[in-house]
Amino acid sequence: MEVVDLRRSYGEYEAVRGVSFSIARGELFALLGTNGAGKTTTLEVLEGYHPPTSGRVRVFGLDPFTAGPQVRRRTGVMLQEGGFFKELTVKETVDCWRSFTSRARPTAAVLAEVGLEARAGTRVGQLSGGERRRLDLALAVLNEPELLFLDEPTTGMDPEARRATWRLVAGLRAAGTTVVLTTHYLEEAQQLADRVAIMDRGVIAAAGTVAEVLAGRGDLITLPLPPGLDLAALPELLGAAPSSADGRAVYRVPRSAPALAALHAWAASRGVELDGLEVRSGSLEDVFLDLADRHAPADRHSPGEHHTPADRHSPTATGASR
Ligand SMILES: Nc1ncnc2c1ncn2[C@@H]1O[C@H](COP(=O)(O)OP(=O)(O)OP(=O)(O)O)[C@@H](O)[C@H]1O
Repeated sequence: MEVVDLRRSYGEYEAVRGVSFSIARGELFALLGTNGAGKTTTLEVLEGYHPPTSGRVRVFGLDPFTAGPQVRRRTGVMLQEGGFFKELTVKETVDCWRSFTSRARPTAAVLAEVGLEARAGTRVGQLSGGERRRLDLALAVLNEPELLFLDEPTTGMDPEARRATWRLVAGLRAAGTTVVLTTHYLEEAQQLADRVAIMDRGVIAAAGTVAEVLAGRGDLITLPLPPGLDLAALPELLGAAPSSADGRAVYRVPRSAPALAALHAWAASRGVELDGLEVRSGSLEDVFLDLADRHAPADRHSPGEHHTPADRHSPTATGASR
């Protein structure tokens, strides 16, 4: 898949403003971004639902808009919101889709794969949100696609179903399926993706492997201010002075081990207790928060807060791994 300087406008509003990337066969590529960044718009152009306003998009070497049927035959799509007939059962829904699909796999096998075999006789209208996402996934993988688009596939799933979906997606990828994923769960991208691109306001703000995107971000050490001490009394660690967030001192350091050794030596020499010390690696969450901060009033976020973009729009979201 190749995307060169893709632009897509809705009337006057340019939602995607010059995006370029390529995805190799068998790769799992995650498109991440803030709300309204242009991920779904980009995906819909790649899926052939809309032509680009300008720029070039090729999927299997074909233009997905003009060569829609040829591309779609080899593609599975899990949209953000699938349209189902609520009165049909789960099995009837899959059977119905099988009748439209060439090379469709058996219904029972697909339902087992997404963990819905026990719900085969349940009407779709009675499924939970997470179960409906699993049914969406079943339909997307029905034809053993070479290329699979997953738009926020695990939204609404409980942690166990989410992990089961990750195993399924990882298995498809291991079997050679190319996967394009959008997600608000940064842990999902960290777990699954070979490469990520982070979109912000219509452009790609950062891209590469997770390790490349995180390179140079260092580690975070936080601790409550020890009793009787203010921030100025704390030492620099590897040349980094602490900042303050919610009554905690926060250090961003290149490597945590020598910084911690220096901090413990300082504390021991002064008889200071370091209760509540926390250490974590840089994460995609930090990259997001930095992006959000670029557009936000200066005091809205401090490094000690740990809200993922998912937290901001979903009360059930889990944060990135620490
Ligand atoms: N059909 C449309 N008409 C007008 N504007 C639209 C349309 N679809 C999307 N937009 C706007 O384009 C921008 C990008 O939307 P898009 O859905 O691509 O973002 P997204 O990154 O998928 O967001 P989210 O994470 O919130 O789903 C948003 O500002 C949105 O309001």
